[in-house]
Amino acid sequence: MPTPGLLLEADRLSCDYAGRPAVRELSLDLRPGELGCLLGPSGCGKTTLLRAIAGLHPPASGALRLRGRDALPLPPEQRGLGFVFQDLALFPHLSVAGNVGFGLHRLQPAARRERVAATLALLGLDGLGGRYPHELSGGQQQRVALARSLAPRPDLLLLDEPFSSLDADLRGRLRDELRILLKQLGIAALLVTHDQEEAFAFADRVGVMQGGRLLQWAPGFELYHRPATPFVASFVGEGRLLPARVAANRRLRTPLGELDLPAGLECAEGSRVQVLLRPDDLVLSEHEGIEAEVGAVAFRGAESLHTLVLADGTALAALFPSHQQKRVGERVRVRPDLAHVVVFPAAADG
Ligand SMILES: Nc1ncnc2c1ncn2[C@@H]1O[C@H](COP(=O)(O)OP(=O)(O)OP(=O)(O)O)[C@@H](O)[C@H]1O
Repeated sequence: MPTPGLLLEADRLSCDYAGRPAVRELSLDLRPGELGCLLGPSGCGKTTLLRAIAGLHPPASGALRLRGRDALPLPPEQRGLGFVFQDLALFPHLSVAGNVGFGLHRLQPAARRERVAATLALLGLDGLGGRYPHELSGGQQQRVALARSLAPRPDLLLLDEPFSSLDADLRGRLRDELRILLKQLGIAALLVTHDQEEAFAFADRVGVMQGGRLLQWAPGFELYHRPATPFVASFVGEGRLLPARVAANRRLRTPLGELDLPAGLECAEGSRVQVLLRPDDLVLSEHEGIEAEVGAVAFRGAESLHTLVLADGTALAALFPSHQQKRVGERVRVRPDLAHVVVFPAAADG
């Protein structure tokens, strides 16, 4: 059943290639104007899902609704979506204005010219309408591809790694500009990326996929601080899963000392669990805490990432301000300082 107010709803959508599953019973939704991002290792099914939403890959089962209506019977051009794929696919024989105006055949010539000019201006391409794609830089070509997809003013834009060919600086700038532009125009988007920083900077909600499944669909903050599974915990941000045992009075015994079991979580006394420890969950502490030896240091500018080895051989990652950077071999004392403790059942093999 459609949920009122949603722009996009995938409901237990599955896709395969000749019987080999690529997307498995995946459900997600986007509200009008909302920016979403799909993150996951190579081959987890991100592109296949995007293609299924675009109408380029028929799902094997499940439902897909756009603006509350069944979208599966509709061909791509009737789904009212814009898309930008990695390879851009600009028409080389058309000028920039020709490329941007390509999807606007329903408009009268004057309205079309006006829309092309307005869209070029939105993307900072004024004055370039007469050039051809090969006369543009990579960043400008990327802007033309975005302009072409935005010119018909779709309410949903699908983006498959659109910035991957650009250098880091340009990529960041274009991503931030696009976010502002989409928010101004009230256009929703679903972006596929490998890059967590890009996902967090761009999206209101991020989905983490593994093996065709969507493990969590939530704001970046929640993915980082309340990961739903050990895979999400280790895939998003850096972190280690520490072995721990549930002791009396809802205490957790870990290699770093005792912590409180989070409220609301029921674990039998004596059971074995894993506790998520992020590099920013450890603080230096001169007089208390546990002793560790610095195994490695990676300078990162404002902070330095330290690998710390405890007496029992447990290796941890810890982020300290770089003016407090330690030397390899130095002994330090650290204590955990966790805003909320994330606990998973112990791994089956451990
Ligand atoms: N045209 C195809 N024919 C057969 N199998 C395919 C085809 N395209 C993708 N696959 C398989 O489907 C699965 C999902 O692929 P998909 O491209 O959707 O993943 P992805 O998460 O987008 O990967 P990447 O991040 O590397 O682009 C993979 O196992 C892939 O090998």
